Amino acid sequence: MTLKESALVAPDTAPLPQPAEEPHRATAWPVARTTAAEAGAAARAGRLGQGARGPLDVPLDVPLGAALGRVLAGPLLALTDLPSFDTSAMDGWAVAGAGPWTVREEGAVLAGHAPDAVLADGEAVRIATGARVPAGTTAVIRTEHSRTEHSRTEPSRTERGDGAPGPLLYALREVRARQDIRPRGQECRAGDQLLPAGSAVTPAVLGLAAAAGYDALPVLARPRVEILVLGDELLTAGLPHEGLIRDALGPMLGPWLEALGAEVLATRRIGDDAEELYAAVTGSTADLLITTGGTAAGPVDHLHRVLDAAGATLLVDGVKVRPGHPMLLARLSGEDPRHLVGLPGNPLAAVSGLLTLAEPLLAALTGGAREPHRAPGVPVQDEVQGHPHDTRLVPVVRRADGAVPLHYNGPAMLRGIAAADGLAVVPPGGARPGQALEILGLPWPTAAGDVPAEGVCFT
Ligand SMILES: Nc1nc2c(c(=O)[nH]1)N[C@H]1C(S)=C(S)[C@@H](COP(=O)(O)OP(=O)(O)OC[C@H]3O[C@@H](n4cnc5c(N)ncnc54)[C@H](O)[C@@H]3O)O[C@H]1N2
Ligand code: MOO
Repeated sequence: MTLKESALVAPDTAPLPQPAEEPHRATAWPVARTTAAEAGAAARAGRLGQGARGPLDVPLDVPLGAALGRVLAGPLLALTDLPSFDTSAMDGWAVAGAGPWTVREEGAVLAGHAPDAVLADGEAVRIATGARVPAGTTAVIRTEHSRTEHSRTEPSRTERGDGAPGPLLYALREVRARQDIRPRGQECRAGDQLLPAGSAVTPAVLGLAAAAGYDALPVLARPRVEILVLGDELLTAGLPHEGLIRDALGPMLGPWLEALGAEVLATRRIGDDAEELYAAVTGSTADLLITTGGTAAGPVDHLHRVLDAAGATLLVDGVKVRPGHPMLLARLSGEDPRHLVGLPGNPLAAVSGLLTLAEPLLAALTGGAREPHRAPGVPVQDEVQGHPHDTRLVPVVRRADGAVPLHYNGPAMLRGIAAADGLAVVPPGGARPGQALEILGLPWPTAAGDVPAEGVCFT
């Protein structure tokens, strides 16, 4: 069915129906976040409650090289003892019993080799860090704590096969039993839990998993997201000209959503064409559709009418937050629980919508595996002007003595957020210097640098 054929649009009516006339019922900012989280939790429960395990609950085995940033579907259990054999912790000598020791003439025991030699009491053999210690070894002596000497005083102990006296090894320090030997299983035994389910796969986790014997890791499926970038005025390359501007959201949203744990199926550009938007919304199978632009009341802002025609239910229709107040959240019709977050077209307003609605929804869809990044109670260094009735989200940089609000925080500007490491949640009425504010973190590390200019910019 096309948009025009849908029951909500009269056939042969050229202009699309206008939005309802009733006053805008914007949701308070904290309530909007809770609603988004509840929608994600309900979608997850609905999926999992259908008897068959839903796709988000089925662990996937992903090769180590592709697992970075994913979330472990189950506990990481060691597949082997670590170390898996008694290992020399130092370059030096494996010795048996009390010294001085007769040096065995066969070559050094190297890492990666399995020594056949069994050390008899009073014998020593050269050994490398990481090598498996020969059976009979009672200690390892570091090279720098040892001395070898050709002695004729003890021919019976040092005589080699050719009758020539062999070297004797002396320790320069007291030798403790088992010193510098990493015993098998020191770090873990096979079957030990190394990390709990739900842990994020970091570079260190990849290293641990490899050491513990894994080639692939069982990870959670990611919520599948499709991004629809609306607007005839958008260029994908080159400089702005003749009223056309660069699409700033297409390049930004995919990586941002991936950093929040989503699998981005596609970023599609759609003109200001309600039919095309309707087909994209009703034809998508993504768990979450993100649209940009078209949320307000302009002549080509079709999103509300398209959602209405598609039988969607608006859960949030406008939020008392600046920037970004026209953002919306809808539950799409159909058997599978799917949602749409409508981000406003102004770029910082879109970021506001992403953190207000998409982040909590995605966090809940993954069963809390990725909680939104938040820091409560960070003092703000300067006064921050507030909106009289709405919450403000203001880009800040964190410094040892508090959060510094950044200039270039207007709804159409990305200059502030690109230099920021969080967004301060400024209550209606504003904040005094030193007042503790919640900071919404960004899902990447930030570089320290000069604090860009501060200031206020509402429009
Ligand atoms: N009469 C009213 N007009 C507007 C209202 C309102 O309440 N009443 N709200 C304003 C606010 S606040 C916002 S935010 C925007 C929201 O607009 P839309 O979501 O409908 O978005 P567009 O009109 O399509 O675009 C707005 C603005 O953003 C630019 N844009 C859009 N997409 C991109 C992109 N991918 N990359 C860069 N820039 C983009 C677009 O060119 C416009 O300049 O509405 C206000 N108006
Ligand atoms: O919400 Mo809009 O972002 O203020 O311009």
